[in-house]
Amino acid sequence: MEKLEIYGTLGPACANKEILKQMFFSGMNGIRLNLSHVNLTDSQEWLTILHEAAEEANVEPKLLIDMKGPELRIGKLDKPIHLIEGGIVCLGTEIAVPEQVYGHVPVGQRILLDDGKFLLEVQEVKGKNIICKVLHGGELTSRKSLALPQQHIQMPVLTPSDMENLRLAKKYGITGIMQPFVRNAEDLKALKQIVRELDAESLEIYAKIENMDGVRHLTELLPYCDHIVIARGDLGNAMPLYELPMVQKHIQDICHAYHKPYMVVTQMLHSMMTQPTPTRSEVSDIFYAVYHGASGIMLTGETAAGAYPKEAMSFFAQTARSAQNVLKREAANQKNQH
Ligand SMILES: Nc1ncnc2c1ncn2[C@@H]1O[C@H](COP(=O)(O)OP(=O)(O)O)[C@@H](O)[C@H]1O
Ligand SMILES: C=C(OP(=O)(O)O)C(=O)O
Repeated sequence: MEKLEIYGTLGPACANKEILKQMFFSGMNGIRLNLSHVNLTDSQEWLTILHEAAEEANVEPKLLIDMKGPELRIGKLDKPIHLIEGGIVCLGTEIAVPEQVYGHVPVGQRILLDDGKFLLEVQEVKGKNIICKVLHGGELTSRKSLALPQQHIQMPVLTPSDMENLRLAKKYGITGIMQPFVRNAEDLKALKQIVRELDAESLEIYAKIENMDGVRHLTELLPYCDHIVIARGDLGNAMPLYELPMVQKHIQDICHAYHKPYMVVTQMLHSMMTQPTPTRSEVSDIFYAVYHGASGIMLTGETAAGAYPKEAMSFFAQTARSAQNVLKREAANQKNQH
């Protein structure tokens, strides 16, 4: 059995040597840094703590950088904005949005923020003002994802800051790249070309499947990456949510058929953002991801910004181990029968 990769996401909630050490002791053997929120140079202190914690826990972790890539996000907010259901919010002025959004926001267009947690509907566009009605509200914080269902926006594979981060990757001990919104083989060929030019070819490539283009072109893009990531946060925005498990299964089936390692990620212990114990359905999700053959699993907000990063990692790794034990038992039984 291949070694299971168990990742946490580095963020303010766990950027502490003792917490990270506990997470490594629990079974974490990889960490992801989301460069949509920081650059490598800003993260120097966190990475030093991370390397020290890993050494003290005697773990040699994989260290992945998640690029900005072609992902759309709102800008930095000075303070959280409370979006009131039925109220009006102006994108482009109150909340900064990427320039590419203009031209893709007809009246009636739905806009999903923060992996679909918030839902807006465009009422009118006046110059730079995209006036929206809030359908699902709540407390919105900086740099959350923005999705425009049914709209196709051409974006470059990497941003200038991604290139700068890639240039520094080796110096910071990075082992792999998570490339967001991979749409087809061309995206990965372009990424590989840039990686070659920046002398960063030793980095493993994790292709995040986050929209239906990526799902449709999966078999053709497999040869150009080392791992597939079923990035359910954004992927869930691309379909009615009840179809997400079916699409996850479809991706898994293709990865199994082509012997491509794949990771299952996002909201695996979402309730532990605020609670010290998970729900029954969350532990089942983790168990079956591992039992069905995932090569890796990853916590995102739970360790980056949640209230219980240590406890979340402990539940995560223990549940994964219980699935691995069943797999070992089944393999041993099968061997005995032959
Ligand atoms: N390096 C970081 N610095 C500050 N905040 C971070 C960092 N990484 C993650 N976060 C916070 O944790 C949240 C969840 O992390 P993640 O799942 O990686 O982000 P997102 O859902 O925005 O893609 C982020 O939205 C952000 O508020
Ligand atoms: C992990 C994911 O990516 P991000 O954190 O960039 O939304 C996801 O969409 O599932």
